Amino acid sequence: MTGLELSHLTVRRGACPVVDDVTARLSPGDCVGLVGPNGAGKTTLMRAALGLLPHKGTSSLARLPAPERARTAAWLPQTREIAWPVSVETLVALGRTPHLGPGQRPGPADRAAVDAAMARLELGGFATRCATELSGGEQARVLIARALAQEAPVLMADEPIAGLDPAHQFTTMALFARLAAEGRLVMVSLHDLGLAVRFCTRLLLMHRGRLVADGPPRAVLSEANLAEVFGLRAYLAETPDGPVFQPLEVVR
Ligand SMILES: Nc1ncnc2c1ncn2[C@@H]1O[C@H](COP(=O)(O)OP(=O)(O)OP(=O)(O)O)[C@@H](O)[C@H]1O
Repeated sequence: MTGLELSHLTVRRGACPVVDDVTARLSPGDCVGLVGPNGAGKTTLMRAALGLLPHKGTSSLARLPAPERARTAAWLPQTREIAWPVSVETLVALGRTPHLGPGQRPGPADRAAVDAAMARLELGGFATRCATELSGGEQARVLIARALAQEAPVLMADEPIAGLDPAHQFTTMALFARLAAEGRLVMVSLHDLGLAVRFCTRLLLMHRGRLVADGPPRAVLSEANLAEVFGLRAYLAETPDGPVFQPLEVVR
């Protein structure tokens, strides 16, 4: 089973470390929420972990040869750019590229993976629509489907629910939690701490490039961490409907 091991991962921009000596071992089955204020280093950490940025220290993913890495990790970047006016189905099928040899055409297994990914994102009715003509939130769901079609054991997503309507934010996080429960490692950065505490099995809290807390969501979102890192006082309680989180005031 594939996890992710980061050891003393450090990324410098000029003299300044924007990811500073991060060590963590993430396992299959974990739905890891990467949280922290704007500029904390979340995107930089994920890109370095994927081997997309020069770094010091090590990442087990970054060390893989590129073709193997593409079959191991699916990456949903924050910028959702769809470059060509292709159909939704065609775009989602691009997720199968790492599984195809040179010149090889997609087969029944590829077709099944594409159909399953589209069904999971409720995109059945969009198959023949032009991807560039969809709304921003619809495009986000198409790109998530492309990542799922890749059927990689590791899924890393940078703010995948930003810009989605509340119901789709909820269903997308529920889907990520299910994918993790099925045995994948899911790592997702997000600013919605309510959805993070509800759906993530573990939170990594970043502040000024450093990993300042790592553990169960309720423990990481302690009163002290919320005040120190986010400058917030918040209501966080277990209810019969699950955990509920609501910021109450800014305390800095
Ligand atoms: N190409 C770059 N050159 C210089 N500094 C950069 C570059 N990219 C990011 N940074 C800086 O690195 C720091 C971390 O940025 P990063 O995008 O990783 O933060 P983040 O936690 O993902 O933030 P957000 O929640 O706003 O997306 C920020 O201070 C940012 O300004």
